[in-house]
Amino acid sequence: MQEERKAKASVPTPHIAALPGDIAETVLLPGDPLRAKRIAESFLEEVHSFNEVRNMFGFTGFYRGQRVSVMGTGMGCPSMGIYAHELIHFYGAARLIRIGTAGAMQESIAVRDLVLAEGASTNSNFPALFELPGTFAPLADFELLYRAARIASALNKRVTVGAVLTSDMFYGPAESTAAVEKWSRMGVLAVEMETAALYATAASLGAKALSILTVSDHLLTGETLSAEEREAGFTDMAELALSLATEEMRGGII
Ligand SMILES: O=P(O)(O)O[C@H]1O[C@H](CO)[C@@H](O)[C@H]1O
Ligand SMILES: O=c1cc[nH]c(=O)[nH]1
Repeated sequence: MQEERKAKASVPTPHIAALPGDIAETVLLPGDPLRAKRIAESFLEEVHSFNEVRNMFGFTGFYRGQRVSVMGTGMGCPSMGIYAHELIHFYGAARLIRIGTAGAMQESIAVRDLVLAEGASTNSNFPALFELPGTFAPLADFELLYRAARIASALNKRVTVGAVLTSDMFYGPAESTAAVEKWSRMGVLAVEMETAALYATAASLGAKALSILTVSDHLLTGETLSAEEREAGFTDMAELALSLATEEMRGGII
């Protein structure tokens, strides 16, 4: 019954007020809706707002002549799961690019660096809820990942590609020194809270996804970014994501 109700739902959805055609095929997804607003104001032309439900702001505009949307997702897997599902299933989003912050877990990574999440280990039960007969490995779309790495290096940004941890806990045992050391020893680069849900949802609905993360703090050294430094990091990340979005849509070859 619940399944049927959801299958019959149409736009606007319970969480997004946009009408059909309001949202571009490529959507940038910061966790913070105010970051979505700042990116729309700073980088996009001919911007229109398509969502204010729950203050989860969403905007569509043009970047270098290509139509792009940007919308907040909130924090954590359930919130990401709702927005990613509705954007893909009801609004036809084909490429979802998360732009978020993360805490570094390797000495080789510094605050302000960019991390491209090739895959996301997780302590969340979210991927298990797809009821697969095994353990799903949440992975980035290879083409988005490869292109993002090439663009980052062409833009001279410090970037590392690899595994991240998607954690359901920001405070508590899952983020303790002991837990961080264990993930670090397995080569995990950084921790955040949404990528596994994004990759699993995109895979389940046939869309492409990538997480681009700015390191906002370092879990081994205790270093954190000031508000101004965070802002600069977001600018780097937004430029990379927008360049990736427009190159993808022009259909360049790998
Ligand atoms: O900066 P965002 O995209 O919100 O990402 C990170 O920051 C939040 C925690 O402060 C979590 O959402 C985590 O994933
Ligand atoms: O989820 C997050 C984001 C930034 N830093 C952390 O430690 N965790």
